[in-house]
Amino acid sequence: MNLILKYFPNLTEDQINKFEKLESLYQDWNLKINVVSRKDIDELYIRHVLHSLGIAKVIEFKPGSKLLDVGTGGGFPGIPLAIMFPDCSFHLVDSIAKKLKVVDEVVAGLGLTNVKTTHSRVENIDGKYDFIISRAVAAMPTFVHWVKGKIAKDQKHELKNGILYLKGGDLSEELKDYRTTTIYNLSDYYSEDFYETKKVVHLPMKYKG
Ligand SMILES: C[S@@+](CC[C@H](N)C(=O)[O-])C[C@H]1O[C@@H](n2cnc3c(N)ncnc32)[C@H](O)[C@@H]1O
Repeated sequence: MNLILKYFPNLTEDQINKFEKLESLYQDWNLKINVVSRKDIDELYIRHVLHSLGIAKVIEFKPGSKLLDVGTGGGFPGIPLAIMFPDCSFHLVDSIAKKLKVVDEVVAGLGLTNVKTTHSRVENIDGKYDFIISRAVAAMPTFVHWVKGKIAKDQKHELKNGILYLKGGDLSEELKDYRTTTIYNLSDYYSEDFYETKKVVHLPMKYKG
């Protein structure tokens, strides 16, 4: 928890309580339904919570923003970001039902009222969102194809609406067709070795009515 406060020192008491409670909720649920590997559960804050919050380092979502977390798995990056931005609404989607069972239990355990979950492939989700957030789900061309019709008209973020994707490694080949992309190195924000190669890819996308 100190790790979260090191990088986000202005959390409210409610946010601190929720981030603290996360660990025991995941530890308990992970014994019943394995959604996070053993090593990762021991390093939950570094590998999952802080990583998810990397998106909060590069953009501040305005109150009222709608976000879609595609392939949320055990709830990343959606749950940490829902704690960080309590005035935004988060829709967490995954094609595997048992993972969402854990997400639902964690959401209930934390009393998060700004999160809903849907068991579905994202291709079958309707609706418009200010941002699509995601980590480790598909190669960028496939991902863009899935979500390009789901971006809302930008009224709050000065044309930044679009995709925020957490990825590692060399992305030059995969992103060569997306000229408007900005890549943020998380090593510029976090000093832990884990973040040496980790990045946030921001791909603004135009609203399609
Ligand atoms: C490697 S896991 C990543 C989970 C989580 N985002 C994380 O970083 O911990 C990929 C997840 O994407 C989900 N997924 C893959 N394709 C999907 C699709 N078309 N629609 C919804 N979920 C999908 C899988 O079920 C899986 O839970």
